[in-house]
Amino acid sequence: MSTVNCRIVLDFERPSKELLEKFKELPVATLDDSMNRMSAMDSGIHAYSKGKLAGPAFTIKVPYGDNLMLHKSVDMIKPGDILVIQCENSLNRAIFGSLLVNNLKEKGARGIIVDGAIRDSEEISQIEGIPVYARCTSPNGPWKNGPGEINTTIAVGGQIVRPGDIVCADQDGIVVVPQEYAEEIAAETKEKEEGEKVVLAQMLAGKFERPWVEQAMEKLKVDVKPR
Ligand SMILES: O=C([O-])CC(=O)C(=O)O
Ligand SMILES: [Mg+2]
Repeated sequence: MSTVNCRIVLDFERPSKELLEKFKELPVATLDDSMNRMSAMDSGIHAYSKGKLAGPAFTIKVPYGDNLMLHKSVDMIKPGDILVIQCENSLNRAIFGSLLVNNLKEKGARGIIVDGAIRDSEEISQIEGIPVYARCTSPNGPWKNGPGEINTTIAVGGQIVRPGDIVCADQDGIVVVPQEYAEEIAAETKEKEEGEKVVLAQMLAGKFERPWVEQAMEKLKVDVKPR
């Protein structure tokens, strides 16, 4: 049998602290603008606890309702990592609960994103400093049989995630920033944010204009009637 879906990569290159720092305050919506508005994970994956996320992806792939590889990851992660888990959209069996969240927090994990269910959600929502994003809850607990993968390329919520890609999440949702474009995307997003501040100031001063709207009307040949 091949080792496909049954393999572990022990370590990977993480973005520098300086680079990660640039993402801490950037809104996820503007980051997505800098990636041509196509890098958001499926909106069905939503926050179960408060807090913004920006950190390197530690990737895990598990079968439906199984968390053996997640347990294996506990002693492999580095402080600041965000665990991103592909689990075959396990909606009727939780992949983890509050015990694992506490354990991962103690090891330095900065957040967890899973394409399926969690349990102990009320407790999880009270654990500070480790935001959890999931699709839903289920009281059914996970099996621990494997197989799975650690630190390989995965697909979560319609996005490709590779170990070390920068995952950013806030109240709007989650985006994945490919590590090799991260500097460029952070700079572009900061510039867009400055631009939005100028637009807002113009709006509040009643000086904002939208010439492009009339241009679009003309192009569409919109039938405009006086009454
Ligand atoms: O018991 C389990 O396997 C999962 C769970 O609820 C926890 O991590 O708290
Ligand atoms: Mg539990």
